[in-house]
Amino acid sequence: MKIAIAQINCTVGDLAGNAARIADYAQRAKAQGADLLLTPELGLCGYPPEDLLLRDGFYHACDTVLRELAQRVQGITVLVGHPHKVGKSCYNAASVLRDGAIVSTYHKHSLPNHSVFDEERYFTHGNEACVIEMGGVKYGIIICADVWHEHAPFRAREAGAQVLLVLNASPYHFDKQATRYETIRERIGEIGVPVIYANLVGGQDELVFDGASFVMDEDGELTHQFHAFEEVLGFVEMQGSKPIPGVCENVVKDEASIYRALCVGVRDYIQKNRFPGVLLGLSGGIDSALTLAVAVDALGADKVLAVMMPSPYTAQISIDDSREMVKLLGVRYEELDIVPTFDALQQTLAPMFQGLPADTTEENLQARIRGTLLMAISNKTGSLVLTTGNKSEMTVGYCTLYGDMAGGFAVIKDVSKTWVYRLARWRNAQGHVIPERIITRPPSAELRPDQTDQDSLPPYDVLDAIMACYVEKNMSIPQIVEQGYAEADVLRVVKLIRMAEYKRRQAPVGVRITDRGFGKDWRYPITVRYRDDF
Ligand SMILES: Nc1ncnc2c1ncn2[C@@H]1O[C@H](COP(=O)(O)OP(=O)(O)OC[C@H]2O[C@@H]([n+]3cccc(C(=O)O)c3)[C@H](O)[C@@H]2O)[C@@H](O)[C@H]1O
Ligand SMILES: Nc1ncnc2c1ncn2[C@@H]1O[C@H](COP(=O)(O)OP(=O)(O)OP(=O)(O)O)[C@@H](O)[C@H]1O
Ligand SMILES: NC(=O)CC[C@H](N)C(=O)O
Repeated sequence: MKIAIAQINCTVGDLAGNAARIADYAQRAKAQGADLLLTPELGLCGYPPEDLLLRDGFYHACDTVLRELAQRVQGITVLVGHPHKVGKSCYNAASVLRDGAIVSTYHKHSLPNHSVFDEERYFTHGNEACVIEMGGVKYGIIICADVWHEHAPFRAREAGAQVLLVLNASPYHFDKQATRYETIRERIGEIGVPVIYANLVGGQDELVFDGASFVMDEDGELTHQFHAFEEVLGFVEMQGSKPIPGVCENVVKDEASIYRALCVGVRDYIQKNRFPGVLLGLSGGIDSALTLAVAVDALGADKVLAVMMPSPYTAQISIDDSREMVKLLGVRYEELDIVPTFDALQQTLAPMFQGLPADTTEENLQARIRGTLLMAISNKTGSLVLTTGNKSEMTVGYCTLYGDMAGGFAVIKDVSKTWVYRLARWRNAQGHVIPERIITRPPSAELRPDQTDQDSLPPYDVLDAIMACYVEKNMSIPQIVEQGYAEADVLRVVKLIRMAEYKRRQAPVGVRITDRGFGKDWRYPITVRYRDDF
């Protein structure tokens, strides 16, 4: 018995395209002698389809495409994930396709409804096991969160399963694979059967699915590990109910995994939404430099335009370093002087602002001129503007609405400043693309003379640590102070977090790489009287 895993990149709503991809993998798996093909959770419609699942027409379309796909499946058994409506109940389902027919259908038991998941909003819980027999061995079929809880695996075991086949759409966040190993080992410890785990790969709005499908035997030992962040057709030879150890690739970790996630997130957002290319403002600072490197690695230099827009406060080294970086990467580059526009706007406003001191108003004007120019180029060329704000800035609101926040996709919005530096250094170690001075000079918004970020913010190592405690670990203020941070710093950061909610709500979507990003899994009210920072 040979089992194939289709670790495929599905596109939400592309029912015909996803079905064609599954049929192609089934054909290739059959040609290489596989008896069964395991595909990802909701692979037919892509994951997560969100409120498409509230539309009857969507279920009908999925049913039609599933039946057509079943007819194309001959000489191999294929497990396909799809939404399934029975009467008034909607299920997250997996069907067994064989010899032109749908021979059985499983309904997911455990519906995740935390962090980025909303499955209770759409689906009814299944309660039955689904076991198929092949080559004298009974295979239990379950779906993703099912294997994170006891119920469904126990039901499958009770129904005679000797091996679990798991269809997954498990999104990436930093170190997620270690958590998956731990969770699945715990399940195997309870039920004592091998687990064959097939995961989705690719980007879908803020989510990136890393693939990294794997197999563990009945003792929880890894027998197969497939690559992360790329499509894979993997094979697992079985001897009875035991997987025979096979391919064990290294899964990328640490900086490499975050960098790959950012690249896949950008690539799939741009390609799946059919943009011809991207552009961004290149300032000579670290954030736009890292964003540019990711964009080029994700899309190729020919798809990327960098625009330097000097103001009266732009240092010559910022221009020199930008010129050097675009040469290193071979991307198209323009310089647009914003001084005349800045002067013109200030002149227009002068009668109203007479006698008032210069403040953030003038700083924001510069950011907004740049945003306006980038959006104009986007409109004219059809390319999408990448914004360059990092998570530390998104945390405290250190960014300008309709200024540097103007754009379509926020590449590093879940990457703290500390990690921006780590990723920049890591990328340069793979091949020098970011001029060293961009990494070593103190960060500055260059919106007034001699400005540095530390004029208005606590040092980034302190800010990032407090942010991680409060945002990512949900810790209270006393708990954070206990970790050794000054109470004044903690109170200041928490207040800034609360006050920046309205900005985050207007920020573009961007890649989630932590287990709590500022997207689907951060839902705070903007209008709020509750305070924990006093
Ligand atoms: N609750 C709420 N709901 C809706 N809107 C709300 C609001 N509270 C304020 N506002 C409005 O928001 C506006 C203020 O926000 P905004 O105009 O963005 O400006 P603001 O936050 O006042 O200033 C931007 C800050 O970001 C810094 N910055 C800017 C650009 C780049 C960088 C960098 O280094 O990357 C840093 C800059 O130095 C300054 O400290 C006002 O119009 C105000 O009325
Ligand atoms: N002179 C400039 N030319 C082009 N774009 C700029 C310029 N200055 C700022 N920007 C754009 O606005 C964003 C915000 O930059 P700013 O310099 O204010 O702060 P930052 O967060 O330190 O970013 P960076 O590290 O990229 O400089 C930049 O990443 C860049 O996209
Ligand atoms: N799609 C799901 O059911 C995901 C569940 C699980 N918590 C995971 O991230 O892998």
